[in-house]
Order: sequence, then C-alpha cells, then structure tokens
Amino acid sequence: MTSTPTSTPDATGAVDYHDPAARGRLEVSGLVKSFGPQQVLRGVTLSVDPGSTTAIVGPSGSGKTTLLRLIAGFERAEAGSVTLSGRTLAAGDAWVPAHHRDVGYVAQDGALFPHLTVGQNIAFGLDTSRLPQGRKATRARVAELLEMVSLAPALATRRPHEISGGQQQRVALARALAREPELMLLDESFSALDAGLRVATRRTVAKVLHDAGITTVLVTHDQAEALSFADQVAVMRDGLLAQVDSPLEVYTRPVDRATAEFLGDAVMLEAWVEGDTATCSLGAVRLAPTTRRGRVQLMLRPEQIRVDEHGPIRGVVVDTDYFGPESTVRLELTSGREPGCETSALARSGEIISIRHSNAFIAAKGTELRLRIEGEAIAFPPDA
Ligand SMILES: Nc1ncnc2c1ncn2[C@@H]1O[C@H](COP(=O)(O)OP(=O)(O)OP(=O)(O)O)[C@@H](O)[C@H]1O
Repeated sequence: MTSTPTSTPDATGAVDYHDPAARGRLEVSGLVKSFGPQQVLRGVTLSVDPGSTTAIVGPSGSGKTTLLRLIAGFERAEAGSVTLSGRTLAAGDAWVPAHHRDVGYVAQDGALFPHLTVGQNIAFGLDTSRLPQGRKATRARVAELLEMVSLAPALATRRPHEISGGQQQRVALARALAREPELMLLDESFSALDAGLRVATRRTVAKVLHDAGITTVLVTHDQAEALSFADQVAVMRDGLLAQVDSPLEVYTRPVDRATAEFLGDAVMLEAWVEGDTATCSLGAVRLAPTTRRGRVQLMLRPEQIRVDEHGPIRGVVVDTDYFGPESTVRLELTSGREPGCETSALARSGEIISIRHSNAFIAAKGTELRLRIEGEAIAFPPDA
C-alpha cells in the first residue's frame, strides 16, 4: 500500500494520497470506453462515499462490468478519470496498474484456485511482507480472515470443490480482504448462488465490509439485491447512469419510465395534471412534486393500490398470480365510483391494473374489490 502522507497536487491536479478523511472515497468522472466501433461507456460519473456501498444495476449489456473493470484497472478508458482516496488511478496518461490500486475484486464464481486449499487461497491474498515472518503468523491471519467471513477454521484444509458455493464466495471475499483493500468490487458475486444462500451470503458479506469500513461497489442485474444491499443505487442504461440515489429514492421517485420499470412492477396510467393532483382512471391521485402539467403518464407501484372496503375505487378480479406470502391481482376497473369522487374524461371503466395483496382468499376471479391509493404517484411525459 502506498501511504506517504502529502497534500501536494500531482500532475493531474489531484491531491496525492492520503487525506485520512478521503480514505476509501471513489470518484469516477466522465469515463468513456469502446470495444471496436461499440461505445460501451458514454461518460460515466459516479461518487462513492468512504465506507459506503453502491450497487450498479442495469440490464444485460448496459456496461456495468466494464465500469467495474475500469475501476479495478483491468481495462483502460479512452477518456475520464478514476481516483481513490484522493489518489489518481487513471486519468489521461496517468495509470496505476491493478495490483497497486488497493482494490479487492470478487468475481461471480469466486475464481478460487482449485488446486490450492482454502487456507492457501486466502494466504495467496496476503501481503507476507507485512506479516511477521513465519507460517504460524500466516496461519493465524488466515484463521482470523475465515472468522471474519463466518467460516470455521477447520475449512482451511479443504479444497474449493469440498465446500458449498456460498462458502466459496466467502473464501473469495476473505482472499480479497487479506490485502486490506480500500475499495471492494463485487462483480455479480452472489448471482450463482440459489435464492436462500444468496440472501444469507449477501448479508454476511455486507456486514463484514460494513464493519471493516471498506467502500464497496457491487454490480448486479438483480433489482432486489441492489435495493437491499446498497446505500446508493446507480442505475445504468446504454452506457450511462440514468439515476444515482438512495434505494428508496430510485424506487419511489424514478427519473423516467424505463428506470421505474427496470426497478420493479409499475402501474402506468394516462392522466391529466392540474396543480399537485392527477386525474386518471383511479380518480384524483396525489402527485410527487413535479413541474409537469396537462397530459402525463402516471406511475404507481402496485403495492400503493390497497384493498379497502371503504375505498372509492372499484374493480373486479380478472386473474391472480399466487407467490405464497403475496399475490399479484389483476383487476378490471368498474365505473361504480362513490358519489362525490372526482371524475374526468380519463376516468373510465374497463382498464386493467395490477395490485399486490397478502390475502389470496379475497382474490378469486370475479370478486369485486374496493380500493384506495396510498402515497404519491410519479408523472412522466405522455409519450415516454
Ligand atoms: N472485451 C470485450 N470485447 C468486446 N466487447 C466487449 C468486451 N467486454 C464487453 N463488451 C461488450 O460491451 C457491452 C457491455 O458489456 P458489459 O459486460 O459491461 O455489460 P453488463 O451490463 O455487465 O452486462 P451483463 O449484466 O450481461 O454482465 C456488451 O455489448 C459486451 O458485449
């Protein structure tokens, strides 16, 4: 690790290592990357606070892994810069090779060496020049790292094929942690695991990284994983970040329809906006702050449409998808609105919407349900 304390700007103008407050701060600015004629990254800018976790999520081929590989130093960009802890890693001709970046990388399959034991795999990540000499010190550090990732010390003598997929991912993390990186990059690190193991492994890994205060960037195509794992979610589309914000904000206040639909189910309705109210087939709906007026597309999450026996909206169950704890219920709206409810030219019966409900018994086909809307809707341009 390069750790000369100085505040002298280098040739690129960046302050050279090491302002303690900046340790682990990642700044990516204007990254452009092409493969042949295809521009894969088209000017990506991203800030990650020290010790925080960012998930980069987006459709397949949007450029997520390429961005991670540029940060790791496995690829070079045509334009833009990467700085970590105030140290320039890449900018113009300035270039720090991958093995000098203080960056850990955990691949999708863990990429353990099959011919080495778990202990040897982890020891491979150790900088032995920083350890007191001797095999005893190495063994102790390996045991410590295994404990950090909640694995029994006895596993050290096994080979990767003798442990489970979730254990392999934790060994891969321990190997990456052995170098005490300032930044951990997780490239679809949980996606090869089955659902239960994925959640448990993700939780362990998140806790280890959080407790160690290591800045983390996770690439995933799994929206739920991104929303649950990260402090900050960066939504990538066509080589650009469409939105970077907290999980709650990107889910409840997506910047556009594509982002809304990528992050979860969305009910889209034609609507007419006046002031802070939109009128649509569900009646008058409160809007999140917007400058839009007139015709819009309204977005609600299905869970915002609640079954309520006194609700002003009526619909008849068309069909149901049962998922155990929850069902997605499709309803055809009927015109029997309550007296006193606003109506408009857009409020019409026959429109089909989806809601979520936890009681599968109420959702038999043909049942009439009364509904109300909770929270605010988002307005997008009418033709997006
Ligand atoms: N080494 C390479 N040579 C040529 N094209 C590449 C290379 N690496 C990536 N690409 C192309 O760049 C685009 C973005 O790929 P990338 O792997 O970054 O996307 P991704 O968002 O991570 O996708 P996925 O979720 O499927 O892994 C794809 O069209 C891919 O084919």
